[in-house]
Amino acid sequence: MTRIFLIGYMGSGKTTLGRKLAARLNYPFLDLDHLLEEQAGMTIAEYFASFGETAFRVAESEILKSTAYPENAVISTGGGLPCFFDNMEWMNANGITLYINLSPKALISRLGNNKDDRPILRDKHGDELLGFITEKLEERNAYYQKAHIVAEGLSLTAEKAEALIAGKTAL
Ligand SMILES: Nc1ncnc2c1ncn2[C@@H]1O[C@H](COP(=O)(O)OP(=O)(O)OP(=O)(O)O)[C@@H](O)[C@H]1O
Ligand SMILES: O=C(O)C1=C[C@@H](O)[C@@H](O)[C@H](O)C1
Ligand SMILES: [Mg+2]
Repeated sequence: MTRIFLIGYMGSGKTTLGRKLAARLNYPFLDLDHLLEEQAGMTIAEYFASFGETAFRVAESEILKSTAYPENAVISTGGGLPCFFDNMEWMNANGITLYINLSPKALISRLGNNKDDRPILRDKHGDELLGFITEKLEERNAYYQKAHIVAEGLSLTAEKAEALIAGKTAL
């Protein structure tokens, strides 16, 4: 049984890498943000607007722990999920965790003009955005760095991720 949890800040490429890695390993792909949207019947931005962040954190933790995962799976997680409750410990106990590590500037470049569906970043621009991500990343690194694998995000490919994971387990 191999369940691979991809973690990292918004824009680090969890969904993009997750799809490619799942295709490469021939494993099903799950994205916990998408599962939450399906179950709630609304987008994450709408969820934040209707119920607030505190309710969102409870809901995403419940989805993490109650999903019936296939035996083998690649699972992309919400950017903040590892940093609330015991979610990081739960993922480490129930699978292999891989942190996609990128600098704030690289994250901003990847987010580009697509940050409108990320409610936490939506209203921030320029230096304010850079300062916010830098500060949050410092806080969140305390959790992200608990991952089984910390991967350098800029050069990370599905092939490299597969090799890193194979080094930790017999796939
Ligand atoms: N290896 C890469 N090289 C360059 N751009 C990338 C790479 N991986 C992802 N991107 C781009 O970065 C952006 C963010 O990627 P993605 O949506 O996969 O991130 P995410 O970690 O799932 O974000 P979120 O936490 O908000 O769901 C997308 O525009 C994607 O096309
Ligand atoms: O980093 C975060 O706090 C978030 C990341 C996204 O994946 C979503 O889970 C949501 O927009 C919150
Ligand atoms: Mg994503």
